Amino acid sequence: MDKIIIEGGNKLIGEVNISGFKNAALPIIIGTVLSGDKCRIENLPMISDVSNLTKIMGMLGADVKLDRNGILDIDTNNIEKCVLIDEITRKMRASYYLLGAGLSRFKEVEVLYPGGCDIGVRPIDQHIKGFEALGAKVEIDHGVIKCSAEKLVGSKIYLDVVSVGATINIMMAATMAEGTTIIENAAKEPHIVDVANFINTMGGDIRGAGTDVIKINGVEKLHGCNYSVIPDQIEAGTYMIMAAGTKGNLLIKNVIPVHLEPVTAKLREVGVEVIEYGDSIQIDGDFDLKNVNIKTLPYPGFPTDLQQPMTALLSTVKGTSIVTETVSESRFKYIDELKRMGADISVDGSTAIVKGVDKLMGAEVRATDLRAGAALVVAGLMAEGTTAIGEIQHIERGYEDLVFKLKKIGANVKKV
Ligand SMILES: CC(=O)N[C@H]1[C@@H](OP(=O)(O)OP(=O)(O)OC[C@H]2O[C@@H](n3ccc(=O)[nH]c3=O)[C@H](O)[C@@H]2O)O[C@H](CO)[C@@H](O)[C@@H]1O
Ligand SMILES: C=C(OP(=O)(O)O)C(=O)O
Repeated sequence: MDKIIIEGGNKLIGEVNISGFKNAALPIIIGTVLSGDKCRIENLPMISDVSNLTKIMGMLGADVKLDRNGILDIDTNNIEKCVLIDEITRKMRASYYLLGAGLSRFKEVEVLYPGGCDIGVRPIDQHIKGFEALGAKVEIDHGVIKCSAEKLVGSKIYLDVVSVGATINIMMAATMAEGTTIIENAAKEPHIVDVANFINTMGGDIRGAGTDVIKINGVEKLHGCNYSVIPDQIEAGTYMIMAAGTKGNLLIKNVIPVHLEPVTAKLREVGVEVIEYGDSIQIDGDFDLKNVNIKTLPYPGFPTDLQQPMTALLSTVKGTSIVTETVSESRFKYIDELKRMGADISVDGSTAIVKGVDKLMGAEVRATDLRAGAALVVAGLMAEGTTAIGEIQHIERGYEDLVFKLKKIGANVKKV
């Protein structure tokens, strides 16, 4: 089994380039189904979720060519139906977007219940509520989700919880429905806007993405397009935290600073210097850091996907920090791994009480999920001695060339 080995203690210094955003790239790749035409998608991250999804698109019948620079040429004209009962769809969460896209184009879709990070129950009741409101029939049978409709008709849908996945899936399903669909209490994450912009570039008519009310006017047909995915604010935030944790000085390039504001604000509160430029951010972490409290919230709140790396950083900050997780049901499993490295953290329900220790010590640990892996990398970079992180397939779902990028900025790290 592959491992990442880190000799801690080196400051991260230099420049790092941020890749395209996994959580925008995946629905956009699936969204090409809507066009039934040729699309070129650029700035895709070279991560296992993208390579697996390209395989899935090929299995459905699309012509796909993904080059090493993150450019995908895809023609979905040859897809005849959106039915795929194969374990490969369980390697990621985002395969559930086949439901919205398949329903919209073929009025019929069958896929397995999705996989993704083990961070709680992760229900899809809001996706189903949306599909049903548009006129679809939805059945779940032995882990297979089947949706079908005679026709889809626009409707008003109020989401009971703010859900990124349900917002995007309903947007996709409504794109070619008859009439207008309104999603209320929609998620506002930057990738919602990116997916809406992509669908509009294909001829869709979606308004209000980025606010909590999204209006989708159904169109008859979409066409192919060229589109470039936004940068990954979670990857960028992870490097910001790593630079802070190693007291480094890092220029993080190819980012949209406004997407990072919740992270920038929190790091400034911790005592890190953050300078925002047009499309890059400079981090100087060579200061005494202060304890802070964190509460995860839907965008523009502090992102749940950075709760784990941020908690790793706080584990060596003097004083007590309180971390409250309100988005994911169960996202503290990695804390037992941090404790193996000497962290003093106790968990009470959705709250972690982090008492800063003087230093972490390298240890043998395992990534329990994607961002748990990122948290352990942060911890390993800060720790004294050697950290060996196992189960790195989780990390490879979401971080392009992590070891290569880290080496270039001074980390003593290798994959074995
Ligand atoms: C591929 C992708 O984009 N993954 C992201 C997406 O996951 P995902 O789309 O699964 O997350 P959601 O935004 O849907 O989930 C937010 C909360 O709503 C709940 N919920 C969700 C749907 C539903 O039908 N019913 C329900 O109760 C979930 O259990 C969770 O507590 O957003 C999460 C929250 O920002 C991120 O952590 C993930 O990185
Ligand atoms: C939870 C995450 O991913 P996914 O939803 O793809 O499992 C994540 O990116 O942190």
